Amino acid sequence: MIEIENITKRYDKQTVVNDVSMVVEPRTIAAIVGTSGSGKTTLLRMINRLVEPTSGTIKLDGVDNHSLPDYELRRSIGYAIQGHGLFPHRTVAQNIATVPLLLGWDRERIDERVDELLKLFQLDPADFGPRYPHELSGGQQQRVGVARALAAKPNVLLMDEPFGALDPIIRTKAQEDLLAIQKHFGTTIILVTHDMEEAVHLGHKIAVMDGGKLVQYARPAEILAKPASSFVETLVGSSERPFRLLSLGRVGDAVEKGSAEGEAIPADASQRDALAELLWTGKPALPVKDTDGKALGRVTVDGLVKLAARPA
Ligand SMILES: Nc1ncnc2c1ncn2[C@@H]1O[C@H](COP(=O)(O)OP(=O)(O)OP(=O)(O)O)[C@@H](O)[C@H]1O
Repeated sequence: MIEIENITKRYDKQTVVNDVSMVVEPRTIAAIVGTSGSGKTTLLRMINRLVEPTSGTIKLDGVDNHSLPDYELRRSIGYAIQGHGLFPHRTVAQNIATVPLLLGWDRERIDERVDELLKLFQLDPADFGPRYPHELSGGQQQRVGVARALAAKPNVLLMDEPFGALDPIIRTKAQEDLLAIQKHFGTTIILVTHDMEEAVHLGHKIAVMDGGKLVQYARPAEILAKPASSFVETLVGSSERPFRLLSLGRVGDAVEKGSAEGEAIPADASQRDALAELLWTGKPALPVKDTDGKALGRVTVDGLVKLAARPA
């Protein structure tokens, strides 16, 4: 759990983070969004003390982050940034092993961990472990950056625009990887992003920053349905709202009784994807199947349109 209490950062007369309080529950992802210069990175960096606050406290699992030396704190918190920051003269395996080595893990445990993480990120350890960062694609470097941040099994992972430089297809893949890994390890994650789509997709909660202030902190559905101010409404993008709402729901929750012709949609697909498929095929309904291929019923355009409307 991360508890941020009345945290403020001032540079001379400029207040860049202004009395922010928020709690990130264990094993959840909080996405921080906001305009450029709104204080997102500064807030994130006060958690691992790359930036010292002017006032306020931050507790990690109940412990004040000033109760131990900053280098020790940083070894216990994963940190992944845009551009991944890999050491160019160290191999992929050596990069991932950085923090476990500092923590004094034995060789065997480190090798096991490196292999485990590379496999988890779908990089063959024998092939990729000995390579240098410049021998990888941007997307692969990105995955190694996140693997390195996770190497010492941190309870907390801070991510600053980690997928910013990736093309849309690789970005989607990296997001799915992150969700899978977050479930697997139960890591608590704070993710800074410019991309509202990404925030809605990944965040259990979304924190909206404006001019150093936290203007709303709520679940994605609530941010979409009840933006706290016109600023949040603009950020959410009013023309995108119904589609973003649908992207939060699964087809399994929109199943209706009855049958339909055509290729079945999996129950775990998003409602947004189902609507896209319905519109594209020009059909009013399509069958829905579960992961075992069992027929569950159908999903209809009319049903989805109702779900995309502003919640009461
Ligand atoms: N070391 C510093 N000294 C003085 N001002 C700083 C310093 N670091 C950040 N700032 C200022 O603090 C404000 C917030 O910066 P920050 O990087 O936290 O914003 P951000 O929301 O992450 O922006 P972006 O989305 O553009 O990365 C900016 O106006 C920035 O110029």
